[in-house]
Amino acid sequence: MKKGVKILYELERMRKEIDQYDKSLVEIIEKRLETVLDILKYKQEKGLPIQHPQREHDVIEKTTSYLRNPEFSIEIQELFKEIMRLSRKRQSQVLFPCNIVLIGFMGSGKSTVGKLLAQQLEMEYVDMDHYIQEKLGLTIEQIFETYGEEFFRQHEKETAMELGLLNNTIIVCGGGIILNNENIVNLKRNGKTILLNTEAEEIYNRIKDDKSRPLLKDKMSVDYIDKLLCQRKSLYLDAADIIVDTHDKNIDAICKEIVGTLLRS
Ligand SMILES: Nc1ncnc2c1ncn2[C@@H]1O[C@H](COP(=O)(O)OP(=O)(O)OP(=O)(O)O)[C@@H](O)[C@H]1O
Ligand SMILES: O=C(O)C1=C[C@@H](O)[C@@H](O)[C@H](O)C1
Ligand SMILES: [Mg+2]
Repeated sequence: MKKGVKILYELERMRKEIDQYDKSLVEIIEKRLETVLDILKYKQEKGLPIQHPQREHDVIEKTTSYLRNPEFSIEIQELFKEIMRLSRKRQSQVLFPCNIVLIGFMGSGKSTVGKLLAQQLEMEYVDMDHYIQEKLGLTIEQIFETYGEEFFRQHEKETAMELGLLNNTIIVCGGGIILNNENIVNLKRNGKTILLNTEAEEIYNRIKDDKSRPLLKDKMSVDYIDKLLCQRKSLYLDAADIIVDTHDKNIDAICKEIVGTLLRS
């Protein structure tokens, strides 16, 4: 046999070997995903917590210890992190097929909570203010300054209509989303609204040094925040499917409360 033909033959043989391993991997991963969904169903029936960060840590340790050649530890760790990320994503698609819509006053923590929730649940994430900023190529401050509040509210309304059509997404709203009930109707079509409830003093302490909110520009004080909050309070409460009090709670505790309440609802 010529040398070139022999090399091709060897390569073909090794590729066939890889194809066999891939086939076995797919069979095993399919079984693993099916079992993940069985566990999810079981946990739901028994009311057990869905997330178990320690378990993920244990799986990485255990799977790495099965290696005969420790040289591949990094690859196994990364592979299992990805497998577990995809399992979490699949679980959240089953648990939260609709959207989780965060509402609340400026500084109530919608963006911060939304990002962590999206990461924990492996859900898509859209921040309405950022979406509008990107679409118009301007900051919220520039939009208010150049075109006025009405123009911003019109874009907010169109965005609520558009994002309301999504699935399995964390939607973080602007603080004024409740000013037009049509926005809430559109967002609730395929979503549960979660109100992050916060008092004026706490809001002030969180955002007093941030100059990016046009409605609070040159008016940053506990009294002014309280006044605006009182004007909007009933709109927030009416729009909320679930209310989470954020007082003295850290972001992780707020995320846990949201997930727990949604699962029981
Ligand atoms: N539960 C909390 N405890 C302590 N700090 C918090 C909490 N939630 C948010 N913060 C802090 O408050 C600030 C404002 O939070 P964030 O930007 O998430 O609010 P927001 O609701 O998205 O506001 P906006 O409507 O203006 O976009 C951030 O610095 C954030 O780290
Ligand atoms: O509460 C509001 O009316 C606003 C809140 C922000 O998220 C931005 O949407 C904008 O600054 C207006
Ligand atoms: Mg925000």
